[in-house]
Amino acid sequence: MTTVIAQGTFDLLHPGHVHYLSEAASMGDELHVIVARRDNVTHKAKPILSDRQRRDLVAALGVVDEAHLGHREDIFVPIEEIQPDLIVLGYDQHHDEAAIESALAARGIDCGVERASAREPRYPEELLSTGDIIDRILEQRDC
Ligand SMILES: Cc1cc2nc3c(=O)[nH]c(=O)nc-3n(C[C@H](O)[C@H](O)[C@H](O)COP(=O)(O)O)c2cc1C
Ligand SMILES: Nc1ncnc2c1ncn2[C@@H]1O[C@H](COP(=O)(O)OP(=O)(O)OP(=O)(O)O)[C@@H](O)[C@H]1O
Repeated sequence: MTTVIAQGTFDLLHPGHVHYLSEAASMGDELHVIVARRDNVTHKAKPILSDRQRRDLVAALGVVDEAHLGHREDIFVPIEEIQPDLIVLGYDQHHDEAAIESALAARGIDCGVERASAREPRYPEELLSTGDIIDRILEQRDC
């Protein structure tokens, strides 16, 4: 039984999210997703949807076994609880693989770290980024 963890903000779900989670699910038998808390999203604009709504939507996807809201202070607490075999980082996530590997080793967690692939648009109007969806909304509503 291989347990895999994926993580992210997942605001306004789009096909790029589905691609990442499907790929992460294909790397093991059970996929757990950690949904970042709003307060911990500091490297870009805060999510529009609440923590609970983002978690519930991710949990409703067929490839996801369990979706968890992340820990408020220490991102390694859910990992210690879930005890995954593999953490799959998104293709553009700012987290550094080597830094995560050494933090896991320091806590005695035996877990691999891999990076997922990117999904490119399949047709010109396909939007594969939450930021791009928000820009489109602002543009089309003349905000
Ligand atoms: C291994 C790992 C574990 C994480 N665990 C948590 C967590 O427990 N709580 C949380 O709020 N965010 C957690 N995050 C999310 C990050 O803190 C960050 O907010 C996240 O990468 C969201 O940005 P993104 O959607 O651009 O990837 C985790 C990220 C990684 C890589
Ligand atoms: N087009 C895509 N192809 C593959 N993975 C994606 C794609 N878009 C997002 N992801 C992955 O989904 C996870 C969550 O992404 P996130 O919530 O940051 O969405 P986003 O659309 O990239 O947001 P933003 O536009 O605000 O940067 C990340 O691991 C990210 O790499």
